Amino acid sequence: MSQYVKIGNLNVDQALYEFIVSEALPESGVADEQFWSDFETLLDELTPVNQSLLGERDAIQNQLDTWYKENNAGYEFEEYKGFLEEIGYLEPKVDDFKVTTENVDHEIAHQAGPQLVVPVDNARYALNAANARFGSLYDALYGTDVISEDDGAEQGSHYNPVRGKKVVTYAKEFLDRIAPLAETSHKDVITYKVTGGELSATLSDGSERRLVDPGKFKGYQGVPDDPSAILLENHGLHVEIQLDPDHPIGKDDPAGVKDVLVESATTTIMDCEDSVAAVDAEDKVLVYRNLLGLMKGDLTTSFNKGGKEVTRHLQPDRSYTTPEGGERVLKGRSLMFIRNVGHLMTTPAILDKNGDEVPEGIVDGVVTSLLGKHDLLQNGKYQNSVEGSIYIVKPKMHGSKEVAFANSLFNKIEDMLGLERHTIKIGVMDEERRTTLNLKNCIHEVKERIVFINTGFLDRTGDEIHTSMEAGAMIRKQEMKTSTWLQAYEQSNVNVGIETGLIGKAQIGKGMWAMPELMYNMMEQKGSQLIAGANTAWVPSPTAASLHALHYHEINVKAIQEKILENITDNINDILQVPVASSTNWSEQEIQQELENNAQGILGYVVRWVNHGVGCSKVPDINNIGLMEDRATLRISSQHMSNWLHHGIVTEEQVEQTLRKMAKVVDEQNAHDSEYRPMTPDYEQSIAYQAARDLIFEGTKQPNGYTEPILHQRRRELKENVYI
Ligand SMILES: CC(=O)SCCNC(=O)CCNC(=O)[C@H](O)C(C)(C)COP(=O)(O)OP(=O)(O)OC[C@H]1O[C@@H](n2cnc3c(N)ncnc32)[C@H](O)[C@@H]1OP(=O)(O)O
Ligand SMILES: O=CC(=O)O
Ligand SMILES: [Mg+2]
Repeated sequence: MSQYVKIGNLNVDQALYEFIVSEALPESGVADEQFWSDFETLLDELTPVNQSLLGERDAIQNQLDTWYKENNAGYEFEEYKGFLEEIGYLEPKVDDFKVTTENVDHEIAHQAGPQLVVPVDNARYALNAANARFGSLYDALYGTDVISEDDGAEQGSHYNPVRGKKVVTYAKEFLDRIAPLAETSHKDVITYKVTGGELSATLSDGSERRLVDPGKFKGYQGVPDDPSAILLENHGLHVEIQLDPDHPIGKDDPAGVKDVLVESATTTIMDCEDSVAAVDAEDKVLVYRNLLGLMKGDLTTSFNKGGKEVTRHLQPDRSYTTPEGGERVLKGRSLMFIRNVGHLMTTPAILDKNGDEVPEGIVDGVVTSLLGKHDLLQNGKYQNSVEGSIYIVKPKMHGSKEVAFANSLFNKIEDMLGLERHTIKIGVMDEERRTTLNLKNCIHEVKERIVFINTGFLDRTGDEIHTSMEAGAMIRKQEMKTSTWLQAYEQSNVNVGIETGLIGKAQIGKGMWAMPELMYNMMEQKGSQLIAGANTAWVPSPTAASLHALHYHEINVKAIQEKILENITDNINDILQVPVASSTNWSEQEIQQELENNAQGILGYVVRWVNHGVGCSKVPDINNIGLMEDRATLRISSQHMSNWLHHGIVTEEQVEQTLRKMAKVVDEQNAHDSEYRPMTPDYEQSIAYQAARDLIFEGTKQPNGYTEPILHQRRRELKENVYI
């Protein structure tokens, strides 16, 4: 049971109270008493506004449901659009404007590169993510399917030189494309050295070659005649050729190359939202404590890996001698954003004067900004933002009023913490239909602090299904990716971002590669997000970041964005194409396959969420491909099943039978885990199974189709051990 400390009219959970008072407030320049009294005032002022915005969401959804029911015999598109305008779903567009955000770090404003996301409650992963600024290209290639296992190149359990050779060839051919040498290949070099401030490569016949563009050579480590590292730069991203002829890999390389390091996750999102399971003060404190450690640079964690005890901490900066003989220092860590939760949920970590839980998004805003202040004050070992900004990503906002609300929250937090106006920057997730349609207005509300927009297409797909639940049975999940609305939404996001002046000030980001094991496919497909105009896109792991980084070398994002600026179009009518299936005559087999795939994903994710408090998992789909599942992917699967149930494509009995069948499969998949609590055969007693069931059977009633109310309720139930 939680113990609360009464401060003013607030009741603050003891765990959170102690964390704030003993760890977060000291050295922050904010006095305890002032903090709590300002916090109470802020909650008094903003809680009712937050509640009324949620009320508007429900009212709008009710109006949509009614309209679809009344018009399901058929309607004219213009009628539909008129209705959306009438209810304020489509907002009157603001006049043209440009964003004016200042003090934005280079990584966001100018450096196109991968964006890594990580659940911040996991210190081991979070540190790994912060350190993923540079990654080994050799490791990323060797350990993934980018390099095929054909012709004796299997991964196996020991180093395979055949595979190693393929890796080296791939990496050197990459170097030939991004930093070519005149009339030769990096494969033919036997010595790299620095001569007269230039990179000089010697071939086996003794001849010497220079870079086609000598300006790409930016520095070295070691001595000019025998460097241990060569630093190159292309499209604003760095690559380091590491040289060591005594190293197990370097000794077999003609030039002694032991690895090629690539600048990988230029930015990382430390996630407090969809990839974490934080349902009470105890969980929130874990999240906040890790963040504080990242901001102060003193977070460490020890674990056993491959039989060895490893202690992980933040990486230092990297230092090089410049071609002119000076020093060049590169940041060794990714620039960190913090993703807060959205406006929906409340938390029992603080109770207000009426004894009610307070909005979790407000608590996240206040506490994570307080933690970020330690970075601004340079209280720690490293600096996250050299420009003096705190970067918060705000998810799941619906329309411009909700963005305006986030803006006033940030204003008040700045006042409360003694921060200059617009110190707290905002990344706006474009992942709800009302935000997509009114994105220009949304950006306008935060035009002085915006640093990114990002197409969170996973949440966005869930919202698409839920919003038009009453319109009819939706197309199959896989077909959503190529549907008209989704393509138009992706394009519109870029257009609006460019039109409102984000180039040079903010990121235009695209969504997650949710298949962490399919790296070959990622290399084939993820470049398209840059060709579409994004200057960053999400990856699920440091390995994926190192591989996706190659796309930024091969594609000139800046040139693409400038070209798009010349031809901005409005495609709102396409965004409004509801993905209702034109025909529902799917075969029995197709229907069952769709159900089983969704059910397996739901159960595989939910069982770990509810039973173990794990917010992001790799769950095999029915083809045994491990998929990244988080609350947003769960939203899609559960809403899709609810939609088909609602429209009679499947029966309740069929859903129940499928869930039971797939629960057995999921139990078997987890059988190796001694901590795992099976869902079968006692379905009624399994809280996790019941959570999965609720998500589908109660899906049409969930606010905007969100999964967190049921997940939180069921996880808390498990924690309280109401059932065995
Ligand atoms: C719709 C949205 O909101 S998307 C945003 C939310 N999603 C995310 O944040 C995805 C984050 N990714 C993850 O959590 C994980 O990659 C998962 C759950 C998908 C897969 O995790 P696992 O099955 O443990 O991965 P796997 O076993 O292949 O790799 C583990 C190793 O990779 C590292 N790793 C994996 N993902 C990450 C990550 N995102 N950041 C840092 N390190 C990571 C781990 O630290 C570990 O390395 P270590 O042993 O040296 O510590
Ligand atoms: O947050 C990302 C998404 O796709 O949803
Ligand atoms: Mg999302």
